[in-house]
Amino acid sequence: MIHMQDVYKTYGNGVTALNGISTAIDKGEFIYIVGPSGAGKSTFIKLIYREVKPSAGTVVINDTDLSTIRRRDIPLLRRDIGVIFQDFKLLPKLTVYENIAFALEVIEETPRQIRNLVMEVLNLVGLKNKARFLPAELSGGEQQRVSIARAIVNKPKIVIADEPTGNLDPATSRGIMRIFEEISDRGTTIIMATHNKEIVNTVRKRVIAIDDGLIVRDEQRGEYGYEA
Ligand SMILES: Nc1ncnc2c1ncn2[C@@H]1O[C@H](COP(=O)(O)OP(=O)(O)OP(=O)(O)O)[C@@H](O)[C@H]1O
Repeated sequence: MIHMQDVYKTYGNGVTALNGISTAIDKGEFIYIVGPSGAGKSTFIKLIYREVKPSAGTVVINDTDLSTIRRRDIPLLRRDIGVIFQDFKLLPKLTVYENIAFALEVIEETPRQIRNLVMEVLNLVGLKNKARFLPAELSGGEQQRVSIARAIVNKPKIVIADEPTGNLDPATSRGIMRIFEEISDRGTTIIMATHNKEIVNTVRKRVIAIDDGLIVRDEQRGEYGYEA
């Protein structure tokens, strides 16, 4: 479902973030991307939803070649990809419900479908009773659960998370991981960049380690392998 072949990324300032990466990720896999700060993890993640364009090489997502994708086709690609960030990126003036519904309204669902889908994901992340709250009225863990709900409400085939537990304490992080596991159990492909050694070493999954722009390790049920 995701293929990268000899992918390089050099940013405008001359920094080379990825130095020839090849990998394949199948439908339904759950993958951690680990590595030191500045190794290229976020760049790897951003290639998948075409936030950055490769300087060379090919990135193919669900049979779409991102090197040649037309600009107007990028929104279509992104409908199949839910993205979750460390800092949640919720809209502060919208309620929990509205933050999630907003993601659906752009694809023109009916009001009844919107209500059903939003309540379904709020139920999954355990926040049905906070639908009318504003983001600022929630804890960090709750805000992250809203951002997960928003990312999955369109039932994307791929969920990408860049350091989703980076701002959360260990107990809250474990709760967030249980939600990711539920999403994974439904067959969704999950790719998560993380510095969370405890989680990688306890909730065992495939680990792709990136160092200095290269894949230096790729193991099923792998370990974190760095000092956190
Ligand atoms: N937009 C950008 N413009 C220029 N250089 C960038 C840009 N984004 C990242 N870089 C550089 O590319 C390299 C890889 O960055 P990247 O964010 O992919 O690393 P990372 O592994 O995600 O790091 P961290 O764990 O600290 O988030 C770094 O040297 C960084 O400074």
